This record gives sequence, structure tokens and C-alpha cells, in this order.
Amino acid sequence: MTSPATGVGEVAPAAVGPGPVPLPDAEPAAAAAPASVLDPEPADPPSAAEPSPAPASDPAPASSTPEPTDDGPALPSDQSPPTPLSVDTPTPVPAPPSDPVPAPVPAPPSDPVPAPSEARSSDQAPPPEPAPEPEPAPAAPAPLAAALPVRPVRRIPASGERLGRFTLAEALGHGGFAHVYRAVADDDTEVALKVLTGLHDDARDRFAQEAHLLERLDGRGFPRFVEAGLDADQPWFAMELVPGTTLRDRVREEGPLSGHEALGLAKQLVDALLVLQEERALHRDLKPANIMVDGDRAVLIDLGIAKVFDAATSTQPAGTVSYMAPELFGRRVHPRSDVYSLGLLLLYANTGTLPLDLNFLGRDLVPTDLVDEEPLHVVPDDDPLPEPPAVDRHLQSLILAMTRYQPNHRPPLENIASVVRARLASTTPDPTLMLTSQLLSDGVTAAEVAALPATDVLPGRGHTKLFQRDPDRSDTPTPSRVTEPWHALVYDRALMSVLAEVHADGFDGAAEQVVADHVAEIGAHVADGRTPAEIKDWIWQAMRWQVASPPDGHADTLRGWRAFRSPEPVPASEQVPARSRPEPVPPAVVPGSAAPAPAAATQVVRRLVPPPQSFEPRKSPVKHLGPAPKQAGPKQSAHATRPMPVTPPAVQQQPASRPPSVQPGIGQGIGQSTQQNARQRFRQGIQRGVRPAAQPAAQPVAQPRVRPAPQPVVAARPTAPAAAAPRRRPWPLRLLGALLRWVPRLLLLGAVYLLVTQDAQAGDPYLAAPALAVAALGLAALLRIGGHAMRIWFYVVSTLLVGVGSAALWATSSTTLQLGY
Ligand SMILES: Nc1ncnc2c1ncn2[C@@H]1O[C@H](COP(=O)(O)OP(=O)(O)OP(=O)(O)O)[C@@H](O)[C@H]1O
Repeated sequence: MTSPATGVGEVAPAAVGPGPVPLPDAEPAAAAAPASVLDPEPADPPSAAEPSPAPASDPAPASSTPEPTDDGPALPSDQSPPTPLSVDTPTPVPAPPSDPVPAPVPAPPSDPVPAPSEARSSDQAPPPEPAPEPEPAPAAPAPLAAALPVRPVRRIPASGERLGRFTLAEALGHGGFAHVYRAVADDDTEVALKVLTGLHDDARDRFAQEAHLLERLDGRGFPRFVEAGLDADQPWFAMELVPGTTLRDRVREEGPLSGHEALGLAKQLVDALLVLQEERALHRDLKPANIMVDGDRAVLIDLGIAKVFDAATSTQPAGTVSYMAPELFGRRVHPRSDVYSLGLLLLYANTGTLPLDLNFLGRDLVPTDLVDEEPLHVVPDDDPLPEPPAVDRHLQSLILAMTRYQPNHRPPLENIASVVRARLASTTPDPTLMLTSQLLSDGVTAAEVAALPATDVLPGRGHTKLFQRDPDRSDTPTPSRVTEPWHALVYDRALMSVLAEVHADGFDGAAEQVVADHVAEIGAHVADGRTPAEIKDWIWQAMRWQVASPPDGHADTLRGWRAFRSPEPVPASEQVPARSRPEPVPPAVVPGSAAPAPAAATQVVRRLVPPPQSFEPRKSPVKHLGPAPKQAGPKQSAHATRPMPVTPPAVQQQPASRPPSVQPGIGQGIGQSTQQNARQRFRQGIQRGVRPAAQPAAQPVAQPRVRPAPQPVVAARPTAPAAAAPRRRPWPLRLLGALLRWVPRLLLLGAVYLLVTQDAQAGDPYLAAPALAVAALGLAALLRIGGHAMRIWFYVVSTLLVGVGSAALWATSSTTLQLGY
């Protein structure tokens, strides 16, 4: 699924939890920062000089250290015989060792492992390197070692190791749960060998499923299956080594494909997906990094999260955010979910770019959605602004049909295949092929369709009715409003920055409170009636974060997280005076937000430069180290002082080409408005006691040149709902909110007062106190739904106590009366 550098928007499933440690980032600054989620393409892969994924050269200790795994202690190499796939053998899982001890680290090789491209260009396979000698791991400082939780990490094999009859050569890439190597068989044939390195609960099963599926696919559009060792302590399988490069790298290096080339690519991919469909499976992770291209041949790789389609729902959110079909965010897998991703993939192939938030629009796309008017790169002042990439008109209608919001409005693969073939043969395809019976039943007659030219676009209105063409109007209709504005919270970098921290530290329980506070701050209407818990769950799905657990001794609450983050106050001698405290450096670029402006005054940044990284779940070193504000070590302080993001001035002046509601951000608007609040929170509480990192003096930045937004384009965008306006609620409203939050407390106090003062003999009603308590609970619940931070559990417990107390009093007094006292 991923190449050496996990991409932005590629939230590797197994980068969560106790999976292997990803490659160290090339840029330290980038490494320190959480990053953008939805950029379509990953950061550039490391160069040959950079550490390779091969463990021997990977300085990440967790990656290179053979440690005990959940399947048992790691072995230096796997010599087990291959398993014939036709026989399903249950995998023995040895009990984990009771007392895991750090295992030796393979000695680093003297020469860096050659980069895949270098190795592939060579005709001769490099001679197998001798297995590295284990050497004792360097002793960690005692206090630090004690602070580190013991996490089982499956070892990552080194070049030169043998698996079955194969000798591993260089690493070709890795994802969250497996590493792929070029390997040489005893008979000198070359294969791509995939080794399981992730430690998810179901990693073994998923891995075996991938191998079995690959075998069944028999090389039709996928690498040919060769052999597997699934019973091994570290399972592996060998497959055809597909020459060439990924589509992502090809587009980056050689530019976008022409319309005809993209249609040729579409044909091969649709055929491959039809084969997959025959096997009743879905790929679920179609993206340019998962397509190998070699000349005109395209091969789909990485069936790691392919799902054999047996139900309408999935328990596991999966996919790469930028290319994910909207229904997958809600865990509803549909047989046409791959059709959606393929549509966006073709857009990327043909234009070399993918607008950031297409799958968050909540409606069918229109032609203007497909191009991003803002240039992707740094433009010197004197240069003319580059034209936005144009989509081939034949592809455009195809892409618009394939990316319809409702899965059953998308054409089936068979129809897409027919249209693509017709286009490649320069004949006119039947226009009804791009429609579905569902779409027709929603309001378009076959006659209407036949009246449209075959190459025409059939934009949807909302996602139910087709646009009825008005002969007097040539412009595109304005689509209906965005239906799910709260989805845009994922672009809110202030919120996402805190959530990424909370999650990285293992405090998922605190996240709900963070969301509740944030929504209450920016306006409850943004939540669109969703509860903080629902929003939090959705964000976890969208980011593919798995449930984490907090470090021992800390409650999984916001308070617990704060305590974890700042257990000790910073001594006065080390505190930086508030006024001289430097502004925090923007740590991350989240989708749609802008990157820091370059230093050179002659250049401006139009959008994300360099490509931002995704929030990689659970990569924060803080989860191991805990807050150490007093320790001045650069690594710790770099993370511990990770500040709330601040938009650099040059970037704030950028024109938004999308309305704020659908743009990365509710984003720009609310992101900015909440930035101050978030920063305030940052200073006041969330990172109390942590000093922000020093920041170099701000560089002078040129005013960005603003491309005047073409009016029709802006008009064609959805209008911003009220939720989008940058806002901080006016003080009377905030005061009213604070007063309202006091009402349930007062009601509860009244209930308790009644309870303790009521006098049975005076005939006081026993129901008054419970009634007041219930009213307090109800009001608190309403306020909570409205986005206020209320502790519902407190009201529930209090109501129960008042009820029980009243009942007890009533029982006592009636007994007393009956006895005649
Ligand atoms: N058959 C193959 N031939 C050549 N190169 C391959 C082959 N399979 C994978 N690769 C290379 O290895 C890289 C990683 O492969 P893949 O995406 O399958 O890894 P993964 O560990 O399954 O990813 P994830 O865990 O994210 O699902 C690819 O980007 C590609 O460069």
C-alpha cells in the first residue's frame, strides 16, 4: 500500500498501535510536525542516501531491534519451508514470553542498502549479503528505559536473510503492516517478497488472506503469486517482481498522462477490478502508490485491506483518505466503492493533482470541482501563473459518473469497461452506460439521456436528480449545499492538532471532551446535530486511528491527559517570561491549510509546499517519554512543545478558492477563529508547564500574488452555509451559555436541599426532590447535545442518589407513622 515514505492522506492502517516504526523522516522539521491528512500524494520518498527501509540501515530502534513479538520471540531468520496455499494450515501462535528482554540488534552494514531504483536498473542481482551479526543493543539510560512501555514489535528482516528458498536483497517499500523486498531464489529468479511486520490482532489473518487472494487472481491484473511461508514465525509470500515504478512516481517524474494514456490505464485497472469482482472481493485502497506501471502495462498491488465482499457493512474502516469513497467513512462498504477511488485515481493520472476535499463535498461532483485553480508549487514573482490542469473531456464525464456520491448511482464496472473500450477505439459509447437504473428512476429518462451528446457531462443536482439542461444556459448549475458540514472538522487544524496529540499519547477518552469544547467554542451548529462522541468516532474512522490506551496511572480523560502532559510545574528559573515567549511555530499543515511561506522574498506559496504529511497515528515519541518539560533534550522539547498551529501572515492572505464550509476548512475560517482560542487553551491548560520551542526570527515574506478567481467558477461552488463563517460567539451569547450551564446545577442543589429539609410529618411531597433532579438531568442532556461541556454522568448519579434518598425517607417516615410514633 505504501512506498518508502508513507504518504499524506495515506493513513497506513498499521502505523497505529504497536506496529513497526515508520521510516525516519528526511526533514527533521517535518518529522516533528503532525501533518496534513488529505493531500493526495505522499511526501517524496527518501533518496538512496537516506535510510532505507531495510532494517540494517534503519536507525529507528524499534524497527531494527528484533524484539519479542506477540507470536513469540523474534527469530534471526526464517528457514521454515514454504506452505502450499491450497492447504490451509492453522497458524501456531506461541505464547508471548513473560518477561520480554530487548533482543540484539543486527549490525549495520558497511554500505547503505541500494535504493530500489538503483538495484532494479542493474541486470545482475547483487550477491546476497551475509546475515548481519547480532550485537547487543546499546544500553539505554536507566530512567528512560524505565519510562518506556514494553511494546512488542515484529522484527524487520535485513537484506541477506533467507526466507524459504529466497535470499532477501534490498527493500522495495513498506506499509504499516508489511515490508516488501526484492529477493533472489536459489535458481536465480527474482521475486518481490512480502514479509509481515505489523502486529495487529488480525495481521496474520489479513496477510494470509492477501496471499490466498493473490493466488486466486492468478496474475490477471495483479502480480503473479509464487510461493508462501505462512506458517513461519514471520509469515511471508513471494510474488512476481513487477518492473517499473508506481503510478505516483511516474506522474511525479514524467508528468500527467495524456487522456488516451489515462484511458489505457483505466482499461487495465477496470479489467483487474472485474477479476477481483469475480472473486467477490474489493480492493478498498486504490491509489497511485498502489499501481505499478511498466511502459503501457499497469498492475494493481497491495491487497492488504482487500475485503471479500460478503456483507453490506465492514467493521474496519480502511482506505486512503484522499481516495476513499464517502460511504467508507461511515464503514459502509459498497461493491462500487472501488469505482469511486478509480475515478479519483484517473483524475490524478490525467492532471497530476487531486483537489483536496473532493470526497468531503457530500454531493456529486461538477466539472469545476475537478481542477484546483491554485498552483501547487512555488512560483517566482516574475513568472506567469501556471494554468490549472485540464481534464480530458472524455475522461471528465467518466470521472464525474464514477465519483457520484451515492454508490448505487455510480455505473458498474462492466459499463465503465465498455465506455473505455469505445473511447479507446474512437467510437461513441452508449451514453446510457454511465447511468444506472437508480439514477434513471430518480428523474432522467432514457430519451433525455439520448438527447445529450455522448461526451457530455451529466452533473447531478444534489445527489438525486440529474441536471436538466437548460438550452439558454451554458454554465454549470450550482450544486446543493454541503450536506455534512461537520465532516470539515477534519480539516480544522486547531482541533486536529490537539486530537492528534491526545491520540498519540493514548488518551482517546479525552478526545470526546476536546471535541465537545471545540464545537461549543466555534458554534454548536457546526456539529449539525451530531454528538461529540459521534464526531469523535467519525474522525477516528477517517484518520484510521485505532483505539489507544493511556499510560498506566493516568485516567483516560482530559484531566488525565493534562496531568500526563505536565506532571510537574516548570521551575520559575526555567520559565520564559510570557512577553518574551516566542510564538509557536506552525507544526503541521492539515488539509487545506497553508504551509509556511518560503524564506525567499521573491517566491510565494500557493498551496501546500512541500507536500504535507498525514497525521500519523501513534507516532508521537511523547507516548513513550511522557512530558519532560524540565529536561532540555532537543528531541523531547521538540515534541513536548509542539504548539498549536499558527497561520503565517503571508498565507493568511491567500484567497480561498472554495467556500469555507467545503474548503479545508470549515477550515480556514473556523480554523483561524479557533486558533486564538486553541492557542489560549494551549497556553492555559493543555500544555501547561511546557515551554514553546524557540523560533527563528520571522523571515520577510512577499505579498502573494493573487490570481483573481474566475467568477463563474466561484459561482459554481456550493455556497457557504452559515457554519462556515469565521466566528467567535459574541459575549452575550457566551454569557448566556455560561448561565444556562448553571441552571442544572442549581436545580440539583434545590433537589438536595428539598431532600434534606423535607419533613414527612408536615406532609411534604417526596416527589419534589427527584423531580427537580430529573429536570436537572434532562436540561444537562439537552445542553450536552447542544455542544456544551456537561458531565452527564454526574447528573445521572446525583439523580439516582436523590431518588434513592427520597425513597428511603419516605419508607422511614411511613413506617414511623404506621407505628404511631
Ligand atoms: N510485486 C511487486 N513488484 C515490485 N514492487 C512491489 C511489488 N509489490 C510491492 N512492491 C513495492 O513495495 C511497496 C510496498 O508494497 P505494498 O504497498 O504492497 O506494502 P504493504 O506493506 O502491503 O502496504 P500496507 O501495509 O500499507 O498495506 C510498493 O509501493 C512497491 O513499490
